[in-house]
Amino acid sequence: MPEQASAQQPAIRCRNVWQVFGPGAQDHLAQALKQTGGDAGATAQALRALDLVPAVQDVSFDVKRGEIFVIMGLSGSGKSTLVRCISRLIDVTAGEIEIDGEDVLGAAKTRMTQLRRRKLGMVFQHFGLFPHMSALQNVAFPLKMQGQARAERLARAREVIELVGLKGREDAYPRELSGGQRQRVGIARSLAVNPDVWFLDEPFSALDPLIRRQLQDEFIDIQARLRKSIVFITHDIAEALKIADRIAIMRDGQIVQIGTPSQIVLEPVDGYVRDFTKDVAKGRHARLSSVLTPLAPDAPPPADDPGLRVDMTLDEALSACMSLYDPVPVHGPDGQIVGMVDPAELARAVQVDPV
Ligand SMILES: Nc1ncnc2c1ncn2[C@@H]1O[C@H](COP(=O)(O)OP(=O)(O)OP(=O)(O)O)[C@@H](O)[C@H]1O
Repeated sequence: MPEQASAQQPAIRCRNVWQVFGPGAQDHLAQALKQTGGDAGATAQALRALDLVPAVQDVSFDVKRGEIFVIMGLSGSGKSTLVRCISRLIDVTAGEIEIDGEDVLGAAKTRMTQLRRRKLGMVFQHFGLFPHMSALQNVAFPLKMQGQARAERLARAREVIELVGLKGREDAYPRELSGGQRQRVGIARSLAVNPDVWFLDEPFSALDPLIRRQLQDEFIDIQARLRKSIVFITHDIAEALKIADRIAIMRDGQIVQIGTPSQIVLEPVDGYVRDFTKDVAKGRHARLSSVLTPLAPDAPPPADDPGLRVDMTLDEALSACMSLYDPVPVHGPDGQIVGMVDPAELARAVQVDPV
C-alpha cells in the first residue's frame, strides 16, 4: 500500500468506471459488455432495455495533485453518483479507482473508514451540521472521531474556523447562523482533519448569489494556500469557469469533454457543451495562451509590441492591441516571446455565439 505519493502520480485515477443501479447489475453489465465488444453507448442501451439505470458509464480520468477538477453536467447526468463511487460511499459495478496510487475498490472496510477519517474530505450542499453542537464542537467532531485529545482538537478547530472567516462565532449553534455561515462551518469541519483529497458536491448551490460569489472567492483563496486535490461538482458554468483548473462535462452518465476553462469555452466538442457556454463572455474566461500561435524559433522580432502576456484574458489582450492590424507578440512568464496572436482573430474569438 503506497503511503508516499510521488509528485507525478495523480491524486485520483479512474478507469472504465461503471455504476449501474438495479438487480443483478454486475452480471448484466459484464454480459452486455461482452455482447457489444465493450461499446459504452450500446452497453448502456442494453442495460436500459433491462430496466437498469447506467448512471455512470465507462468513465476514465485523472485528477492531478493540487488541482481543482470540476464535474459539470445537467441534473441526473451522474455527477453525484460518480463522486460517491470514488469515495466508495457506494460500490462501483465495474472499473478501477485509485487514490494516491492505492486501489480503493480492493480496500477493506476498515481501511476505507481510515481513509475517510484522515485523507478524504467531503462537503455537501446541505450542511449536515449537528444542531445540538456549537460551530466549534461541530468542527472539532471529526477530530474526536480520530481520537485526538480535547485541547488539541479544539485548538485545531479554532484554527480552521478562523481560516473560513468565522472567528468570533465559535460558540454559535447552527440555528443561529446564516446559510453562508453554516456552509463555512461545513467547510471548516471537513478541513479540520487536513484531508489530501477533497470532494465538494454543489457546496454553494443553496446560497443566494451574492454569498455564493463571496464563498467562491474565499474557496479560491483557501485553495491557493492549502493546494488540496479537489473534485468539485456544480451545475453552474460560471462557478465552474471561475474555480476550475480543469472541467469534465457529463451527459447521461458519460464524460463528453475534459478541458481547461478556456478549452471548454473556445473548443466545445459538441452542441451539448456549447449550450453550457453559449452565454458566457468568452473574453473574460479564456486566456491568451489558448489562442496564440507558437513562435518559430528563428522568426524575426515583430514590429509592434503592445506587451501581451500569456496569462491575460482575451478581453485584456484585445483592449491592448485592438488598434493594431498585424500579428503581435505574446510574452511568457519570464518575458520571452512565446508566440503571436492576430488582433483580428482575437476579436473573433471573444464574440459570444449568437443565441
Ligand atoms: N440509488 C439509486 N438507485 C437508482 N437510480 C439512481 C440512484 N441514485 C441515482 N440514480 C439515478 O442515476 C442517475 C444519475 O443521478 P445523479 O444523482 O448522480 O445525478 P447528478 O448529475 O448528480 O444530478 P443532480 O445535479 O440533480 O444532483 C439519475 O438517473 C438518477 O435517477
